[in-house]
Amino acid sequence: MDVLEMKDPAFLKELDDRQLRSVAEDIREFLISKLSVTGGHLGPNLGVVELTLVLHQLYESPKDKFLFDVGHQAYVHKILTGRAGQFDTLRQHKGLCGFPKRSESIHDCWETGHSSTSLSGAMGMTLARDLKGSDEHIVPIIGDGALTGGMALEALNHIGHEQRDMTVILNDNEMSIAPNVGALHNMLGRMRTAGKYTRAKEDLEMLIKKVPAFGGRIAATAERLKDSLKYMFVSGMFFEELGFTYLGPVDGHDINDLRSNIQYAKKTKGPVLIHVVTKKGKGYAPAENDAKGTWHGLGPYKIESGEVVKKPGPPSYSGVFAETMKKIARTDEKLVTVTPAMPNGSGLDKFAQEFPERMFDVGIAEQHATTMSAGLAAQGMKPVLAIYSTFLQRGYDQLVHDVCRQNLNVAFAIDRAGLVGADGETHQGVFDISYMRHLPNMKLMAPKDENEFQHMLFTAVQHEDGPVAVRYPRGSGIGVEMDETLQEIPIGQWEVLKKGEDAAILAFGTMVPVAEAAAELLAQKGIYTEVVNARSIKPLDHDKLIELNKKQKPILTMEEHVLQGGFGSAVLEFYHEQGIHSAVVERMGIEDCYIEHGGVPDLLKEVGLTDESAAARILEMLPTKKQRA
Ligand SMILES: Cc1ncc(C[n+]2csc(CCOP(=O)(O)OP(=O)(O)O)c2C)c(N)n1
Ligand SMILES: CC(=O)[C@@H](O)[C@H](O)COP(=O)(O)O
Ligand SMILES: [Mg+2]
Repeated sequence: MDVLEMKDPAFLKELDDRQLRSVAEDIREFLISKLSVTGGHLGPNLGVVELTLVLHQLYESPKDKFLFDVGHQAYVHKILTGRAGQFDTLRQHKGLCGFPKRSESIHDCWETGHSSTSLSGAMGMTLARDLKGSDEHIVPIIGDGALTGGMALEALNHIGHEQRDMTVILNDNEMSIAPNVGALHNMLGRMRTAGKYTRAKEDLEMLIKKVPAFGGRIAATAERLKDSLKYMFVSGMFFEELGFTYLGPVDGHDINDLRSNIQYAKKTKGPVLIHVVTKKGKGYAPAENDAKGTWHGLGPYKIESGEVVKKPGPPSYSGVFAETMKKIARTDEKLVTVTPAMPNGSGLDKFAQEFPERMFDVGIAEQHATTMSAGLAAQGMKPVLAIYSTFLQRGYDQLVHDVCRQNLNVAFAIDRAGLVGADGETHQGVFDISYMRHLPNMKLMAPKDENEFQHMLFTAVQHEDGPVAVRYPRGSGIGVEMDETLQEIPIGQWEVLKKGEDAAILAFGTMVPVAEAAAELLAQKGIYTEVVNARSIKPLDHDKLIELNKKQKPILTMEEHVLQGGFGSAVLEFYHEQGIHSAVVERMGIEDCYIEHGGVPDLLKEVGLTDESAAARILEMLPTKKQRA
């Protein structure tokens, strides 16, 4: 069937299993072909083709609500709901979003991107349904990785308590991005191999019904026998103990098995959890045999060979991070690294090749990762928490309460800081300056390039007076010579890259090359602009700010971050606190809005963080006579 014809999922109700299997094949072929050009989350989506088909066949979306946890596995759902024709624009500027998007379709009832939110959202929708007296089904679909997120466990606890009708689909493919980790993962492994519990429970219930209850004694014994059966068949009936009816393990690629269990769940009162076992990357050998997690989310690839198209160029920041950690660890046995489920993306998988005993992947558990790092520091270790800017938002209270307040020596390697591009709104790392710089004891820096980055990391690890955060972008450096020996950078001291009498640009991190290019444009007009690598946001370089003001230079700050509470705000606050009201300061950054998906250059242009716009801003700030010169 031509996937482009799939406008409304209702068509699935007319299909028999053979036809459904044929549709599944067509969808797999479409995904493999389209994503070989656009890139995207191929592995997760190939794993949920049959599951998504049967869900849409048995439920009535959009009346019934599907909440896809993380949402990176919602491409099949998008195909079935009329968006196959947009896949050439997947994750591109103004194109199809890689996650559920309410503005895209009435079938997208819940937006995700960050992990482990589906169960809480579903509980809210369930309470609303019951309070309104409506009768829609609420169906969160959560992966085994997302289940390790603390929020998911908070929600399970409440859902089990409320005992309201809800069907949770646990999509267990044994993988997070990398192989999944943790005791929950091990428990699911035991459940996967324990065989069918559902039928044994039904057979026993049938038997109990047949046996005449002599005063209820036999029935009570049989009831206890049924309960002990659970433990015999399935180790640690975690979900049943939480008040769920547990169904599974179900073969997530067997349409019949899926259908019979989902139909059973629809008839069952109270919360049901269907443990669906799938294979990530199903139907495409390179993705199916992907032990590392390469095919979780990737760029373009060659279909025949499975070769991922790599762009040559400077080392990635994550790569420099890994190499620097190894360099330090070789002479500092106190260095230990932590990642919340992002070993590949952070580069710590490479660190672990040399120091397996000093890399801890805690699963999707940013709060735990942050406070555990505090615990490590409290006992004299030097923890480096590698965490994406957007995901550290999950650990804000732990940052305040456990790290900063106790002034513990935790180094935060804040990766994907700034615009990340294809992952869009939920992943842009554009709030971390605002949520960190106001915390007492916090220090915050960003490098102008990959060489300064390695020195900054070294500085953060060497620092012995509280937490230090180094924020750096997704992707590659700018291609500079890398020093052999690591050296400390004076925290709070900026670096003048270019002198100029007419104005000054204070650039932070990735904005430094943009500021230098703007200064070049202005020089062509006879305007000479000082360019400062404002590499430390907290503390600011107070002497430099005082000096700039004495020279009465108009100052433009530039940051790949929201303006509210960002670097520019810090400069304004400084002058105000010093009683200096003569400073002419303008700020360039991201306005008060969320930035959607797209290529970073397109997004930078959209938010006006370019050399031309910086040059234009400086021109506007100059006294008129200078402008006319
Ligand atoms: C709070 C948060 N931390 C980390 C991530 C990065 N991340 C995206 S998908 C994923 C793994 C999800 O595993 P699972 O839920 O099992 O889904 P699968 O890809 O296996 O289908 C992770 C860690 C995220 N999206 N949100
Ligand atoms: C869906 C999700 O959150 C992750 O897969 C994320 O997309 C990884 O981001 P990077 O590709 O920047 O590592
Ligand atoms: Mg998984």
